[in-house]
Amino acid sequence: MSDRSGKFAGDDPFEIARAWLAEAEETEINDPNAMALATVDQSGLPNVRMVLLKSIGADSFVFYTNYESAKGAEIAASGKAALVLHWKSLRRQIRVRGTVTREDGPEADAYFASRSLKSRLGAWASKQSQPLGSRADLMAEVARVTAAKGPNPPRPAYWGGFRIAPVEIEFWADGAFRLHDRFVWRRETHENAWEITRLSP
Ligand SMILES: Cc1cc2nc3c(=O)[nH]c(=O)nc-3n(C[C@H](O)[C@H](O)[C@H](O)COP(=O)(O)O)c2cc1C
Ligand code: PXP
Repeated sequence: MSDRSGKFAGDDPFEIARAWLAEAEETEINDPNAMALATVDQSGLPNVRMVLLKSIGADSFVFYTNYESAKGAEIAASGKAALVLHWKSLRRQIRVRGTVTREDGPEADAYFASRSLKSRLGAWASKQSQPLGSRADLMAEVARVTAAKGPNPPRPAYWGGFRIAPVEIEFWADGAFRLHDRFVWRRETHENAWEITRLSP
């Protein structure tokens, strides 16, 4: 018997995540879709940085980045990642762990095309995570690609989405005196049904 209700109601964790994000969009001062993305490098050393969650699909969480960045190399090597969304205004968090595939088809093209021209040119100009001599070098590269790419630059092959397909999703909501509510959805593989468990705070 589960005593889940209210903000935890429903059996589809992606629907709950979408509902919580929609609430956060009303209450956060900026970037309600900001999430910390964790990966591990080849030696097993964890790495973490913020990225923006751009969609919650039927079975996945999608963000966009440079495939040749540190995170891109770490995901390519491990095929795995974790993320956490935290909303101070709601006092809630969502944690996700899973396997990662590239989203580099029409959805990525459409997302890239939706970005401002300057952001698209920035993606062309920046060798993300590589050493950079100076800000002036970066701006010179922006000027070069602006002249070279014209008003409608295509999506670079090295820039696109990553789709995290969870095997674990935990919803956490603040409770009085640290007696928080936690529910985790777990499945051994993506083919298995979810098992839902309440966890101690
Ligand atoms: C709020 C916030 C959102 C960010 N969103 C993204 C993003 O969606 N994609 C991205 O590539 N970098 C994003 N960044 C920059 C990353 O945190 C990071 O500096 C960059 O991706 C390089 O990370 P890496 O060297 O680990 O690959 C964001 C930074 C902040 C603070
Ligand atoms: C380098 C970089 N790429 C991509 C993004 C994703 O956001 P957007 O597509 O909205 O620019 C960000 C957000 O800060 C970013 O810093």
